Amino acid sequence: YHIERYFQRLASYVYPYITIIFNEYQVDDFERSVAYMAIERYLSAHSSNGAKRLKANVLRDGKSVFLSMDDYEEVTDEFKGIKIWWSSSKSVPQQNVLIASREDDHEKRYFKLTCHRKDRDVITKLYVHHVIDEGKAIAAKTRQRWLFTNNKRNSWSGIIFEHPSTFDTLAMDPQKKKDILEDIMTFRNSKDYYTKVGKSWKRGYLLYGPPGTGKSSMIAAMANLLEYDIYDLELTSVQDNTDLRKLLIRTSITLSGLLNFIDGLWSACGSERLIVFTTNHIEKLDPALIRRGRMDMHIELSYCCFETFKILAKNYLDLESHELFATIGRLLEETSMSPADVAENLMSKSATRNVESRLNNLIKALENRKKEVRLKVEEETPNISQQDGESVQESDDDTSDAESSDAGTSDAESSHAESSDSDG
Ligand SMILES: Nc1ncnc2c1ncn2[C@@H]1O[C@H](COP(=O)(O)OP(=O)(O)OP(=O)(O)O)[C@@H](O)[C@H]1O
Repeated sequence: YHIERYFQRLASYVYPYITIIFNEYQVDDFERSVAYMAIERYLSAHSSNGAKRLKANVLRDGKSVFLSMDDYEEVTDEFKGIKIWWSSSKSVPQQNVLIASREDDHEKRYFKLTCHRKDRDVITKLYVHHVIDEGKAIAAKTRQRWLFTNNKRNSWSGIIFEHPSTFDTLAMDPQKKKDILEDIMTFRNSKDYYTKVGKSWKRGYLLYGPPGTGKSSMIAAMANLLEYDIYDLELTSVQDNTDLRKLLIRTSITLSGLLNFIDGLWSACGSERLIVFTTNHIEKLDPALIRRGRMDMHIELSYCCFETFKILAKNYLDLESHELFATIGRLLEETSMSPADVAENLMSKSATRNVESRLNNLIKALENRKKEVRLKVEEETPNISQQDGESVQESDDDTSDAESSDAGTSDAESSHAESSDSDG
């Protein structure tokens, strides 16, 4: 025993290093090891540039590539002042083995970490976790994301999700936006807290507001921020769900059927999920459906106000101020227009139109909208029309030089309303 200890001590004196092997495949596992893939990404981002021979890994979408070190390359890393050596190797199958086991019949790649024996604790307790967490985060950032929708056969079909909406491009009250962002970031960083209090790591938002106010854009912005996939479940098309089908045949979806369904949705989710419900008609929803616990935050997206307009002007015209802003601000207070329709009016239909003509386009659309609403009210209440005849005339004069440019807007609005005026 003493002699053995003596040789061990001598060996560690001569070679004071330890090595840790991370295999690409665990024994009996057909999936690549999560740790191996994370290390590959980590080294690719941090140290692989130092390698002489690199390997190109083309991602599933075929558009992006990341470089990792080739077999038998070696790179170094540093953590809290400690030096770490990484090498990539593979063990080649033995040709003379006649009956090979699964583990022996193909090349096995692995990463080898080498560090000084005295740093063992820091490396095993901190560094390895740091590498794997960071590698996973890098992979999540570059992975292709998906938008799934439920189809008639009650299964999911997916397309690649690429939506440009972000919280920067989202036009809404800045304070409200800040509150939502804070809530999402708190949720994102609260995994340990949710585990500690024994709650599942999920959060529910209810987005409500008229068509074209940015509900879908906000969901896309959330998914982009959190790097999530989206599962878009149209409740009106879940007839294939056995429970719901029964309810649907008898009546429309009953409240209790919907509640069961939503609760089922919550409990079916494993971890880290945001569930977002959208509706154009919050007033038609039963309070039980939207009580806290099912939906943690209620977010109203409303017609375009001046603050919202300023964000759209920045997005679409790259404009922070203009003398016509004051007129637009006043008109937005006097009439309602969705951000979708404001955006539509700001977008140039011909590339030659300058900023001023686009702003004027919007002003005319807003004036026409105001006039339409006024005429509608007057039609419904003839007395007001008689009393107010003079001022109506005035208003007509005001807009008499308006081009017919609002026609497109009205069409856009009515088609938008027709196509999307349904509860999500
Ligand atoms: N708040 C907003 N900020 C930025 N863009 C917006 C906003 N609202 C609408 N838009 C623009 O209008 C388009 C339509 O809006 P969006 O689909 O997000 O509205 P919605 O509220 O989901 O409508 P619906 O109730 O009809 O589903 C978006 O693609 C975007 O270009």
